[in-house]
Formats: sequence, C-alpha cells, structure tokens
Amino acid sequence: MSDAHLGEWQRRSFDISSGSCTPEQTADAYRAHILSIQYAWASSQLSQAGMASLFRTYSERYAALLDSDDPQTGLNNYAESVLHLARNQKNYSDKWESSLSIESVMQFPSVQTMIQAKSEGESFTVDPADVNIPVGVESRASNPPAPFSAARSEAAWLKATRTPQSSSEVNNTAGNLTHFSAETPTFPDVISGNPNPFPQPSARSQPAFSYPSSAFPQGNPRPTAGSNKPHSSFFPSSNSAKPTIFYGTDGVNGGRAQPGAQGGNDLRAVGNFKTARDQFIVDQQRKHSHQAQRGQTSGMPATIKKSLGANRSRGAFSKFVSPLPRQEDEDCAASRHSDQEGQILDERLKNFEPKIVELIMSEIMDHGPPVAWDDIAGLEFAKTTIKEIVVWPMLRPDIFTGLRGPPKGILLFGPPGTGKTLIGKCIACQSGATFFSISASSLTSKWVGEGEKMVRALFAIARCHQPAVIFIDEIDSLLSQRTDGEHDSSRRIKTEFLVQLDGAATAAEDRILVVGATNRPQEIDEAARRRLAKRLYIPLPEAAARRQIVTNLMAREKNQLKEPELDSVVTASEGFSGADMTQLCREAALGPIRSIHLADIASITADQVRPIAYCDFQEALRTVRPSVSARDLELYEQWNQTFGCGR
Ligand SMILES: Nc1ncnc2c1ncn2[C@@H]1O[C@H](COP(=O)(O)OP(=O)(O)OP(=O)(O)O)[C@@H](O)[C@H]1O
Ligand SMILES: [Mg+2]
Repeated sequence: MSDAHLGEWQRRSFDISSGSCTPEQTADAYRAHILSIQYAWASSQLSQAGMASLFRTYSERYAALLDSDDPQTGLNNYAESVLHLARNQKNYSDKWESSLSIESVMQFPSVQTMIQAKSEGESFTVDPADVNIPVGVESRASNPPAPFSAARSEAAWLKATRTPQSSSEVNNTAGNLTHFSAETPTFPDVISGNPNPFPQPSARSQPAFSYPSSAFPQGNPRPTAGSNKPHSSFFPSSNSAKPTIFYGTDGVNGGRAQPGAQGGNDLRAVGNFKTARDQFIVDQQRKHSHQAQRGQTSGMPATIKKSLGANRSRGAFSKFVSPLPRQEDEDCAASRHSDQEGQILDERLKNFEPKIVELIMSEIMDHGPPVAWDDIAGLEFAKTTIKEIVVWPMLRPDIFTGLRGPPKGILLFGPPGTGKTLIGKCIACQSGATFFSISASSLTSKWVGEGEKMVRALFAIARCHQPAVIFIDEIDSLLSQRTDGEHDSSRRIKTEFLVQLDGAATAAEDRILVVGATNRPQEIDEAARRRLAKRLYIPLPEAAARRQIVTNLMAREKNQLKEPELDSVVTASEGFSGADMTQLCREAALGPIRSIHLADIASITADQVRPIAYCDFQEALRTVRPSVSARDLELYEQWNQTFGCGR
C-alpha cells in the first residue's frame, strides 16, 4: 500500500475502533473499508483468499452495525427513515391554503352593510352581486394557485346557500345566517354540486356559525342566536394552512372526519373538509344506511360489515366471491333493480330468463318522431277502421265489450311503400297503449328453443303491460306458410306464435292487439291469416292523397309550385306509392342545388338557393318511376277481394 492509502486505512480503523465516533461515521468507515478491499482485489493487490477473509469480516461488522437497535452504537435507521418519510409525507390537501382572511372578509360589502345595519339598528338585504366578489386576491398572488380557491368556494357556498329574504326575515340577521349554515352542504359537496348531501332536519336548531368579536364594532352586541356554540367558527382561524376549520362546525377536531367516533348519525359533525377516505366511508354509510337502520341501534355508528366469506357456504370448486362488495356490481344492481323492479319482477314473468325479458323490454317502442293521423295521406277507410278497433277500445274498454270487442289481430297488407309501417308508428303514438315493435329477426335465434321462449315471453310481457299493441313488421317472414322442408326451429316459432295468438284471442279480458304488416300477404300461413281477423288493404295513394303528400313535404321547403302545376304533378305520378312520392319530392328538391354552378357551391348561402319549381318536378319525373308494377297490383287486389276486409 502506498503511504496515502495506508494513512487513510489507519484513520478509518481508528474511526471504527475508537468508540468516540457516531454510528454513522463508523458505518461510513466500514463501507469505505469494503470498497477498498474490493478495489484492491480487482487491481490484483490482494489475493482472493485475503479479499474473502477481509470482506467477510468487515461485511459482518457493517451488517451488525446496521441491524443493531441500540441507538448509541447501532444504525438501525430503517425504521427511522421510514418514520422520517412518513412525517414528511404531505398530501394534496395539506398544501391547500385558504386565501380568506378576516381582513378580506371584512371587505365584503355585505359584511359592511351588515355591520352598518347592526350599528344603526336597521334591516339589510344581501346584494346578490356581493356574493361574487373575489377575495384573497393578494394572498393568491403570493401563493401558488390552490386546488380550490377560497374565492371560488366562498362564491359557490354563498350561491348555494343564499335564500330569498323577506323583509321580516332580515331583521334577524344572525338567524338567517345560522339558517344558511344549518342547511349548508359541506364544502366538497358545494363544489361537486351535490344539492342535498346530508339533510339533517335537527341541524336547523343548531346554529353552526358564530361571529368573532372582531367582526363587529365595539359596543355592538354579537348576535345571540348562533353564539352559544363555542367551537363554531365561520371566519378562518389565524392558521391559514388549516383549511379544515374554514367552515368547520367543530373547531376542536379541526373539522376532520371521525366516522368511527361520531358515527353515521351525526354526519354533519363529520366536518366540511373530507379526505378521500372519509368520503368513501360516508358513501359506504349512505349506501348501507338501510342496513344500519335495520340492524343497529340508533347511537351506534353505521360501519361496513366486512366478511371474508366465512359465512357463505361455498364448495371448494365454487366461483370465487370477493369479500369486498364491488362498486360497479352494487351500482349496476341498484339501477337495474330500481328501473325494472315493477316490470321484470312481475310474478307472471318469473319463469322467464331475465335476459330474454330484457331483450323484449328493449323492443318497446318509445322513440322516434311522433306521427299523427294527418301525417298519413289518404287511406281514409284504413285509418277509420284502425281508430275504431285500436284507439277507441284502448281508450274506452268499458264500451267496447262483448260483440263490440275489438279483434285481437289486424293485418295491414298492400304494395311496398304505401304507409303500413307509418300506420304502425301512428298507432304507437296515438293509441296510448304499450307498443311493442317486433322484428322477425329479434324473435329468431341461432339457439334452439330460444325463439319459442322469446315469443312466449313477448306475450307474457304484453299481458303485464295491458293495453298493449304488438306490431310485427314484415310478418310474412315470421309466419310464412309451413312447408315440409323448412327448418325445425322456425316451424316451432311459428307454432308457438299461433298458439299465443289464439291464447290472446281467447282470453276475453286481455287487451292485446297484434298488428302485422306485410307486402306479401299471399305467403302468410293460413292459420295465421285466420287469427289476424281484420285484414286491411293499404292501397296505392289516390290522386288526393298524392297531392297531400306533395303539399305536406313542400310546406317545409322554399317552393313556388302553383296549384295547376301541382295538379299536373299529381296526374303525372299516377301509380306511385307514398314512398315513390316522397322520392319524387326529394329529387325535385335537389333541382335548385343542381342548377348552382359548381364553383359557387362552396360559397353560396342557404338563402341564395332558388325555390323548388315545377321544372324540378318535371325533371324528377323523368328519373323516378313507380316501384309497384301493374301485375303486382292485380295480385294485391285479388288477395284483397278474397281475404281482405275492405269494402
Ligand atoms: N300514405 C302516406 N302518407 C304519407 N307518407 C307516406 C304514405 N305512404 C308512404 N309514405 C312515405 O313512404 C315512406 C315509406 O312508407 P312505409 O315504410 O310506411 O311503407 P310500407 O308500406 O311499410 O312499405 P313496405 O311494405 O315496403 O314495408 C314513409 O316513410 C313515408 O314517408
Ligand atoms: Mg314497412
């Protein structure tokens, strides 16, 4: 070893052996020794055996020093460092500082007015504008921005609690302010907008705020109401770093939540500032309050009963059940429970799988724009008949009884685009019945047997929601003729449907109407045809109806169509269905746009687009053709004459 190295080694050895060094110095010396040994071995100044021996010796001593609990000689600094860390651990709320000070509050015009009014013995009202005055500007300027600024909290609090004051009320200013406090939501609730966090009727009689004597001029008595609670504080304490006392109702514990000590019965006293943990406990208490009411005596805190699952009987291979209630499970269960309580849990539906019931329930049509009878052009006979057998009996079941009882099934048939689905939508809006709009695809399932269950569930639910209308669009796909070659499952669905239709028809008191719509009536099974007793032909619109469709659609657009022009459009559109007429109007409406020069299309305003004119219809008539052929029409007419119920 060189002299320098030797000297250093000796110095460290002295540190270790002298006994006058602190444990930290001794540990440092050991660490340095160990490093030197490793270094010497690495640079071949020390043999392997020598390094191993020295390394073991010093490592053991170093470890003994570190692990020793004796504060004089040992350096068991693990606990100390952990404690040190814990002591210095600050959470977000600890950094929060109130920027309210007594001085700034005293600047409030409302406070000034109050003081003045008190000194003059007058009544006063709080100007709403006053409550928005920002305070603590200078302190915010010097402090980093606080998570919840006091100005915001003050304004929010005052806004949330401000009540209209009659002149008789304002005489008792202290009473009013204490009244504020009694119903005041806690600070976090004001921020989060919770309108009624912890309603405590009894709190009305317990004023939460008092005025510090400095808030009132000398010689003025403090308001008597509200001053009888020594720990109450409205104004911030001198320690601005303690936001918890800001609106505290209990200055002793600084407004901190002590749920274990105070329990669920005095949530108001839990304080105004809540840590996340406190909030969690309060939430849990609220959630389990019904349990607390049932199972606990009034004075006991409503704590969460945790079980590690010991009281649940489970086999070794059963599904794992978490001992903690899962938040989403509870929420889902609660909402599902409340939403469908009265519906799904109906006794009559208990035999059905909830999944199927839910699926059917989602088919209840309660959306889409409302359709009025006048929106359906023409079809007067069909409309009158439907009103007769659908709407009125639903509205006056007492009159439509016995022979006057409505049929249990209606079939709307006719060429495509003539308004069958539109009539279904209109029934949904106008009948006041529960309306189920069922598509064949929602009843057919790839799972064997599911389809029949769906049909059965559909009728069971409809029975629970009488009066009900079950509208089955394109009913031919569901109730087509049964053939030998068809799939077994679809055959079973059909059979189930027929059984249910019959069931609905035989139970006289049931007010369920099945409305089917199809443009292929000839394909419907004869048994289904019989059950859909009222078969109404929905023909192509006549001239008057076509005119009405054009008029209705043009009324919403800018147009310069004259009566004679309208007449010629109606004449030219002979054989058009309602859907074709709609298509014709759409094409014509595009005419003015097509006449715009391509370069102007980006810049032109909506007002500059010219109105729809007759020439646009003439142009549209060249491209839009009737979608129903004469041969098809003949078939419908024939079927109507054979099976239809029209005149
Ligand atoms: N009588 C009518 N009055 C007003 N609009 C109609 C009429 N008939 C059809 N329409 C228009 O045509 C569109 C299509 O009608 P709808 O869907 O009711 O025809 P559909 O008879 O059900 O046809 P499909 O047999 O092909 O299902 C409607 O949205 C409506 O705009
Ligand atoms: Mg349709």
